[in-house]
Amino acid sequence: MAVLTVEGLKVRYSAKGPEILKGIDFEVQDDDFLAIIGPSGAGKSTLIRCVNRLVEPSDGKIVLLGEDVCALRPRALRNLRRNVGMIFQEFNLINRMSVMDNVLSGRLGYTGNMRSLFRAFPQDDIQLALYYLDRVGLSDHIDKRADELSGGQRQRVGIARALMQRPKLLLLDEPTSALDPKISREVMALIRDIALELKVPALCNIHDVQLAKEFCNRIIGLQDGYKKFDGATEQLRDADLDDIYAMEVL
Ligand SMILES: Nc1ncnc2c1ncn2[C@@H]1O[C@H](COP(=O)(O)OP(=O)(O)OP(=O)(O)O)[C@@H](O)[C@H]1O
Repeated sequence: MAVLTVEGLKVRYSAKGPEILKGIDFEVQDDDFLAIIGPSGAGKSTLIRCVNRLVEPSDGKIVLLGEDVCALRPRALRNLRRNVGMIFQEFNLINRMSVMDNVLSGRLGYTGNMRSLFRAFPQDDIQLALYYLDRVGLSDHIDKRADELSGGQRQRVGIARALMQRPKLLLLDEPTSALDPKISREVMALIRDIALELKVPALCNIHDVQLAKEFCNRIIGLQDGYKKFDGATEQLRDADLDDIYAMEVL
């Protein structure tokens, strides 16, 4: 079943600026771990950010969990965003706060005065945070400040925080590009395994083709705002990659 359907998606960041996405169609099924690959500037991050309207589309239709995303009014959009867990390249943690508090902040969605609320989390949320901290391998670090952790550990906090939303879709925006190759692999394996356990589909912007092929079941290739490939990972041939990356200037 499709969790997300995107049709004819176009984006311009300003009225007179260039068209960044030029009519993209695709679906995310409920068991997909779908990679978006393509050269720098192809529009991968823009595409991910349109799904929950962090970037406003200029044309096209996005249906997420049965809702027409572009038609939603602010309150309904906030509610929908709570169903979408995001994991970012730079982790987006609050450095001065503890690991536990960073994870609990996942319950707050996108608004709210975190400091004043920290002591008011229901016991269920605290139990859930402890569970996910254990699941991502950080049980021994819950009281540390976020900035005392390594990059890989920080991304594990980011994963646990996203899971606290009990998401129905995960959006991953270059989740490993700040990490070394070995840790990148561990983090991708962790995200894939948890997504499978929780039966949450994921849409992942990733420039490392090798990682995409290793961990994702489907791949979309973008080039200069156009979709060049959309298929099962095992269907991706070297010729497709040559096509997707044909315009990359090294
Ligand atoms: N906020 C913005 N305002 C104006 N232009 C933007 C903005 N964000 C991105 N762009 C432009 O949109 C194009 C696509 O950027 P985007 O970050 O989506 O590509 P990408 O494929 O994710 O690239 P990379 O792999 O380098 O992160 C680029 O030309 C970029 O300069």
